[in-house]
Amino acid sequence: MIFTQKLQQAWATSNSMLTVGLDPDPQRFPAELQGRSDAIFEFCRAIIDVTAPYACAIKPQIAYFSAQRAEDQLEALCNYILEHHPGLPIVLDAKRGDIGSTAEQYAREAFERYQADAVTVSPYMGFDTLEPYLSWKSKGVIILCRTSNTGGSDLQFIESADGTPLYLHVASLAAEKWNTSGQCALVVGATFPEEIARVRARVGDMPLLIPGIGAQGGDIPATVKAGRNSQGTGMMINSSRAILYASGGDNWREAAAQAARATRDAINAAR
Ligand SMILES: O=c1ccn([C@@H]2O[C@H](COP(=O)(O)O)[C@@H](O)[C@H]2O)c(=O)[nH]1
Repeated sequence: MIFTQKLQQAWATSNSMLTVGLDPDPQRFPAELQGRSDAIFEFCRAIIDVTAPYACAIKPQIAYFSAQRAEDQLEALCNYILEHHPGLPIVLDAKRGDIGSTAEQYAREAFERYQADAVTVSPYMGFDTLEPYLSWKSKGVIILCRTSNTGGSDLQFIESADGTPLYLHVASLAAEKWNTSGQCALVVGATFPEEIARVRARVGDMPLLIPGIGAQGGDIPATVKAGRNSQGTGMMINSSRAILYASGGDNWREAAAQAARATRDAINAAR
C-alpha cells in the first residue's frame, strides 16, 4: 500500500495522530534488560506493542541503532512491525542527503533493507538528490523544512530578496515541483507553531511530520491548531523520550502506554 494511503488508514483506525519515536538509549533501559545482547530489540518491541493502539506511525531514529551496532535489531523490529502491526507506517528517521548515486543506496537501505514506508531527507543539495527516493513511487519522502531545534533558524530563516524565508521556499518547492510521486511530506517542529501554520497555508493537505512535543516542550494545542489540514488530520506528531522513558522502573511498559494514550488524547482534544 502506498505511504499516504497507509497513513490515512492509520489516522482513521487508531483515531490518532501520535507518532511514537524509537530512540533507544541502553543507558536508560530498565534493569531487567541491562546486559542483554538483544536489549534494543526487546525494549522497542515492548514499546511498540503497548503503544500501537494509540499511534498512527512508528519512527525509528537510525542513529540510535547504528551507534550501538544494532542495525540487525532495527531490521528485526521493522519485520516485527510488518508482521504484528501491519497497519502502522514505519517512518525511518535518517535525514539523508547526498549526490544521486549515493542517494540511490540510501533509498535502498530505507525501502529494501528496513522496508520503511517513508524516510526523512534533507533538501539542501537540491532536487536531483531527492529523485532516487521519489523513484520509489509508493514510498514517502519526508523533507526537512522547519526543524524543531533552535539552531534551525540559522539557515532556515535566511530570507530571499522578496523576504521569503528559506523554509517557506522548501515548503513551496515540495508542494509545487518536487512532489512527483505524490508521496512527499514535510518536517516542521512543534516548537514553532507559527511556522507550522505558514507551512500548512502553503502546502494544502500534505502530511506533516511534527517532532518537538514531549521532551522538547512543544505546545500540543497550538501545534494541532496550526497543523491540521482540511480533513482535521494531516499530522504525524512525534514523541520519543517522553514515552520511551516515562518510567525507568518495573512499570515501564504501563507508563509508556499511559504516556502514549495521554498524548493521543491531548492531540485529539485540540482537534
Ligand atoms: O526537527 C526535528 C527533526 C527530527 N527530530 C527527531 O525527532 C525525535 C524527537 O525526540 P523527542 O525525544 O521527542 O524530543 C528525535 O528522534 C529527533 O532526532 C527532531 O527532534 N526535530
